[in-house]
Parts: sequence; C-alpha cells; structure tokens
Amino acid sequence: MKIEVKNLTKRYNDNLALDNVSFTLDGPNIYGLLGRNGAGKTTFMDILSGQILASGGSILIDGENPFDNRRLTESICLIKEGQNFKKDLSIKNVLKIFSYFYPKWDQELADELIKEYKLNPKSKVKTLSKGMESALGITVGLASKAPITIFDEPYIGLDAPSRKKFYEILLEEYQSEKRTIIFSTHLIDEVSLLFEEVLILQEGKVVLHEQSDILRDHAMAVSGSLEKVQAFIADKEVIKTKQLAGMMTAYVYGKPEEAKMHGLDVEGVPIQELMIYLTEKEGA
Ligand SMILES: Nc1ncnc2c1ncn2[C@@H]1O[C@H](COP(=O)(O)OP(=O)(O)OP(=O)(O)O)[C@@H](O)[C@H]1O
Repeated sequence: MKIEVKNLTKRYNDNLALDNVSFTLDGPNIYGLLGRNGAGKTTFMDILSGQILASGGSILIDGENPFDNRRLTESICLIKEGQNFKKDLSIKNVLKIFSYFYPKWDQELADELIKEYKLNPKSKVKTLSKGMESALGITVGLASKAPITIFDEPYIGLDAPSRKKFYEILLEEYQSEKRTIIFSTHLIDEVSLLFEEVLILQEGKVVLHEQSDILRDHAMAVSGSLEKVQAFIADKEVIKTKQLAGMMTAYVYGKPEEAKMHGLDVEGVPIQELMIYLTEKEGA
C-alpha cells in the first residue's frame, strides 16, 4: 500500500510534535523509523493508524484518509510498547478477537509463536510479565498479516534470544509475503540490517529518508589531515565534522573509492551512528 504524507503537522498545545512533514512510502518494504526521544515517531504512527487526527496536512493510504476508516483500519496493525490488550482477557481470547478483526489473520503462525514464546493460552494478560506481554504483541503483529504492520518499540522486557527470534520470523514472514512493515526502535544496531529504507525524525521534521543500501555504501567517515579532508568534502553533503590536532574526521555521503584516492582513511557509518550525528544539536 502506498502511504503519502503531505505537509503533516501535529500540535499539542504549544508543542509541535510533527512539523510540516512530507514523504512517500512506496509500497511493501521494511522501514526503520528512527529518532531521539520526543522526535515525533509515535505521533506519526498514531496518525497513520487512524488513532488520532493531524492538526494539518494529510496522510493518504492508497488515496484514502485512515482516520475512522474501517476498510483501512483492518489493513493496519499497530503494536505499541505496552498496553495493547485488555488486562482481563486470556491470551486465547486476545488472539480470537484479533483473528476476527484482521481478514488475513494467520492462526497457524499465531500458534507457532505462542509455543515459541512459551505463552499459556489460558493466562490472562494481567498475569503476564512485561516480556511475555511484548511476546503477545509481536505474535499479534506478525499473525495479523496486515498489509501495514507497525511496531512501535514492541519489545520492552523481551530478552535478547526472544528478540532475535522475532527478527528471524519477521524476516521469514516478510520474504514469504511482502507487506509494509514500519519499525520504530532505539535498539538500532540490533535491527538495522532488516531495514530496507530508513527515516530519521528530529524535532518533528524528517532529517533523513534513504534506502539502507545507499546508506551502507555511501555514508562514510573520512579521516586525514585537515587540508586533505577539507579539500575532499568541499563539494560533498557533510553530516558532521570533528577536528583534533590538525586532523579531521568528516561524516559525508560519497564514494569510498574516491576518498581512498585522496589518501584518506575511510570507514562505513552504521545507521545508529548516523542517527546520532544527524540528530545532535549544532556544536555538540
Ligand atoms: N498526548 C500528548 N499530549 C501532549 N504532548 C504530547 C502528546 N503526545 C506526544 N506529545 C509530545 O509530542 C512530541 C513527540 O512525541 P512522540 O511520542 O511522538 O515522540 P517519539 O519520537 O515517539 O518519542 P520516544 O522515542 O520517546 O517514544 C513530544 O514532545 C511529546 O512530549
């Protein structure tokens, strides 16, 4: 499904959570939605899933507004950090309710995940540990098979092996049937290999929207003498520079071979680091 975001703005009193944001997500892909605390990620996901209204601008999903739109909401599954389910329901009933709601619900996958995460179908949500509740969220998100599945920090309390299992199954599911998956997380290093496209928000604005392959191949840290680095970056898009004792490191987009030809040291910049540099305040 195509998601078109145009001049999207969300205000909470004086607080501008989204500031005139425009971009397009062009169909099935795994998108990493990244940014510091308070950048506007959850606000965006809430508007996208039709849960809250924007203050201005629009989001169109295949040309339609998601707010209060039943046809669209059954195509969108949003799993949040917690509080996804009513506390008095049993796991079995949670799954039953979601299976009625999502037309493409995959009960076999839900059963497999429940087993994998050792969840007892009879247990009530209120008796689950944080990690177990997250595992239930992941189960619902994956089994929904919703054409737009959104995970907003879905794994609070989930241990590393369980997260790894989640990434594996997510990728398997995605490969067997492509869908739009939007993933917001602060554990960027751990998941960045899954992302096909990355969006970084900073104070309600998009500071980066790029394909991961391009970032992996072209975002680089070049180091060398001040003069050499300055000469090299003169015509480049510079993310950040650091100087120490006549030496300079610059984070730029460019061709690693070209930097090497200039006699500079070149290293790739992991997405997590890129996010940090792009969202650091000036002079930090
Ligand atoms: N219901 C609300 N009422 C008032 N302000 C809000 C509300 N929800 C969000 N905000 C504000 O909007 C801004 C963006 O918040 P949002 O939750 O979208 O950020 P985020 O990127 O998801 O952050 P985090 O990574 O911490 O979850 C913040 O300044 C936040 O304080």
